[in-house]
Amino acid sequence: MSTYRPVAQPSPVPFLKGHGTENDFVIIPDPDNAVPLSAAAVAKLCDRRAGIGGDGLLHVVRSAAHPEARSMADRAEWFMDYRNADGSVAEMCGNGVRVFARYLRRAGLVDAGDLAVATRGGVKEVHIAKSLETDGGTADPEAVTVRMGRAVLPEGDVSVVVGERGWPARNVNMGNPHAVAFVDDLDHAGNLFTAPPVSPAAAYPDGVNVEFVVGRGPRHVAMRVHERGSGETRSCGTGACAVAVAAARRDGIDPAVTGQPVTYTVDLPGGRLVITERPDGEIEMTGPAVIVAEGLLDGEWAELLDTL
Ligand SMILES: N[C@@H](CCC[C@H](N)C(=O)O)C(=O)O
Repeated sequence: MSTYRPVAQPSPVPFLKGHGTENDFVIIPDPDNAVPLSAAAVAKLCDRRAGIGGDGLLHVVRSAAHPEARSMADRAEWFMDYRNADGSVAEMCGNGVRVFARYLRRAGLVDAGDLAVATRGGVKEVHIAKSLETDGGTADPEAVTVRMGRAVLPEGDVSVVVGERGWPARNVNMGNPHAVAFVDDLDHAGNLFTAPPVSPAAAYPDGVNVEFVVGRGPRHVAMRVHERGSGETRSCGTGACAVAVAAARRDGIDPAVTGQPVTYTVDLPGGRLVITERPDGEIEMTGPAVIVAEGLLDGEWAELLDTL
């Protein structure tokens, strides 16, 4: 008589999908850092046809459970282990950290109001708007604000090329690297299917996010972005901050000199972000952060993550 032995099935892995100004993310809640997420697994999950689809992935881990975040655990309980769509790791994601905070709130893991999130770019202070009633009747209930830290503007000329055209660009580091080029028309950036070459390459040893900007009015700009590791996206929070700082300097405004904060409105294909730079250099970004779906990766996928 044959003995039936059930084959152990891998447990389904929970996921969510969210976006901030249409910069969209797969979210994998994994407090104990137990889900194997190789670069290949992340790329498969972010694939828009064969996977869930996203510009990147937010791996939600307790800081104490992640070797890269343990040193921040006393200041921030949760670590945003951010990955680009191609599986590469990035220091920081401005829209991602706002969506990350929205997830924590929705899951009941934090209260609305202020919280700290650990990232590879350091601990970021985030403010989740409370309801319209409790936030003085003025807050957008979808809005999340993040203190992004200070921009670093490395010396040296850089330039960006698309087809026959080239532009001087501003090198701005927001924890991750950016090249900001002011153009006459956002269509001049072309289709952005591939990364626009930036030179000198030595200015960006780890690759670069490239922003194209046009003026829309006083302290108001519009931009497109090609993201390192993700391609053209409909929004980039760190990119919008880099653009706001580059635009302010181009307009002759430096809050460290004037002693006054300056606010820029940045329009992106996926929505609007509002960026304030303070006299101490601290940059604050506000915009919507939304969770749109949640589900389970089925058993085969869960098994696949182990093998990739
Ligand atoms: N979309 C993000 C930036 C994500 C990281 C970037 N692609 C990089 O590699 O630096 C944002 O909202 O900031």
